[in-house]
Amino acid sequence: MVQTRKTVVSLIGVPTDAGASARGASMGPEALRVAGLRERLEAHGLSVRDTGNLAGPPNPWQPPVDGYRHLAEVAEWNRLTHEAVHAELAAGHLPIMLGGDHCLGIGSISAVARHCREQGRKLRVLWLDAHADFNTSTITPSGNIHGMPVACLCGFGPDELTRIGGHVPAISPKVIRQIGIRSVDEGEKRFVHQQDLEVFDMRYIDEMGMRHAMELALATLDDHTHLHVSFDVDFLDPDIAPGVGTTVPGGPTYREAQLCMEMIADTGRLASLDVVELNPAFDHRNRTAELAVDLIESLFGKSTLMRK
Ligand SMILES: NC(=[NH2+])NCCC[C@H](N)C(=O)O
Ligand SMILES: [Mn+2]
Ligand SMILES: [Mn+2]
Repeated sequence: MVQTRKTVVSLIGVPTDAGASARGASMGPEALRVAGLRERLEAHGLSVRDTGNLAGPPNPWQPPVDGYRHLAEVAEWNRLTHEAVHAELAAGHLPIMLGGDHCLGIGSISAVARHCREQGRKLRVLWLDAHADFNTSTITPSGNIHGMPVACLCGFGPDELTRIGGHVPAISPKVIRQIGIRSVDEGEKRFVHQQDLEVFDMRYIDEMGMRHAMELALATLDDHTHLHVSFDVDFLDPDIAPGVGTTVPGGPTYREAQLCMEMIADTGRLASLDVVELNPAFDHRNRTAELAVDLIESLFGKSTLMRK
């Protein structure tokens, strides 16, 4: 993020739930708007454009076929996401994707990676999630494509999803740092190890602390690094964030999550963001959306620090 001129943030609604089996993440973009995302970012001096919602296909609500649920629909959502994100980055804006289920990370991060190749910039992706999202059609227990975006980005998946940015793989596993992980399927775990993903799981955070995990996850960024954050709201402990389709107990507390966001803000490198898996059908009085907005404010530099 270049701080010399006013940062223009572009909100892109991606109301898909085709990648999940629990429906309702398609209502996420509106819940984030109702929680005041635009106004809160403007209060921090950012210039915000809401580009509205992408118009993807409806959720056909079908069982998986050959290991994938709704492959055609997920591919179409991701083609639209890729083009929208790439256009915003090319215009010098900082895109925030309002999800929508986590399948949209394929379109958004492939666009970020393409932009980095074009601009000669380094890329670091922080994947904040309870899940590794590293399944493939042969190892997935569900066929849900929101459990596969990291694998697709690394080149493991169907052509419809791996080729979206025109470069396979879109990214190397080496640019990814996963944080908060606590639910990984059996075959998926073997694949994570085989591909050598760098994972700071909850056991690591329990033992070493969020501060240490984030210091390592943010190490070796430089002035040319584009930092992308893919924030799956189920990263958070379900006690504070019940409004998601796939809750896993034992996630970061409010303060741990704030520290994570504040340390990202301190780098000054945040250049694009996905906010995904918020599911208003499971929420109480929009509190998870409000918490997500609160944490996004911290990502953009809101600080409760007394220290100057
Ligand atoms: N983005 C998410 N919430 N992913 C959940 C994935 C759950 C499980 N690992 C699956 O593949 O079905
Ligand atoms: Mn998740
Ligand atoms: Mn996820």
